[in-house]
Amino acid sequence: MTGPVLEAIDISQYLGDGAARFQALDAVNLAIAGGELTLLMGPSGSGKTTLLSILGCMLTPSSGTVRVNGHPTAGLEPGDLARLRRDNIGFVFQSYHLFQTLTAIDNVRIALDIRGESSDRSTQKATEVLAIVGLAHKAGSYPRELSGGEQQRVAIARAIVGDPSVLLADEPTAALDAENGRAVMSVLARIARDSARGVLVVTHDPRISSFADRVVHIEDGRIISDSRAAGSQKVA
Ligand SMILES: Nc1ncnc2c1ncn2[C@@H]1O[C@H](COP(=O)(O)OP(=O)(O)OP(=O)(O)O)[C@@H](O)[C@H]1O
Repeated sequence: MTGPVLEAIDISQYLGDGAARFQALDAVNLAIAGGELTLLMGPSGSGKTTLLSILGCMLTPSSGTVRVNGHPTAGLEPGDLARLRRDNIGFVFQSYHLFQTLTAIDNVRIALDIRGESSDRSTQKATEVLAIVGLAHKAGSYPRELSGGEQQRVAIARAIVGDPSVLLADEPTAALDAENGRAVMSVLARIARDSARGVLVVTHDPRISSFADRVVHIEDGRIISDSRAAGSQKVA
């Protein structure tokens, strides 16, 4: 059995200075396994985004260790940290951050073009991941021609086209209606199960907990529960 794809070990985080100094995370331990969709839930201000930023190597913790595919991040030069992040971690945000002037396939391809992949290879891989998110037939559509849920699925395709071992999603369904939210969660759950990737989704949305293999609750910067979903929803 392989180890976790992403680990937070004894992470504490202080934000702000002086009288505004605030402990956002308090000795948090979380290991994300490949092949699973984990939900991170908790009230506003509980530390979810702070933890996601630390796991995504975008924020350096005040103390503790992050391991990406077993590699500790502490002490890495910025360039090495950026490479580790780029090669291992995909990001999905609440707003899709698509280029409005590019088609769906070009929005996906761009993630490979900037890594220097050949044009043919980029097109082939982008076509494959658009099929995974169920949008092969929309490859030539511009974002304005797509629903919010379809745009989010293009953003997911872009996040996985570089074949990361873990996908981090911050409130990916917050801007979507129930049906589109379910379609996005179904795609994320399938990506976790079919590809042995770890998927971590930060959400407020209790409607989507049925898609999870595991639900972690955080409050006041501490993990207060961590449970396996008994009957997580089957994905198409
Ligand atoms: N720069 C900062 N200085 C001081 N406190 C901060 C700073 N940034 C965030 N915080 C505080 O840290 C806490 C955790 O914030 P975080 O954004 O991680 O919470 P969250 O659970 O993601 O909230 P939400 O669900 O509202 O997005 C909050 O109480 C927030 O006010």
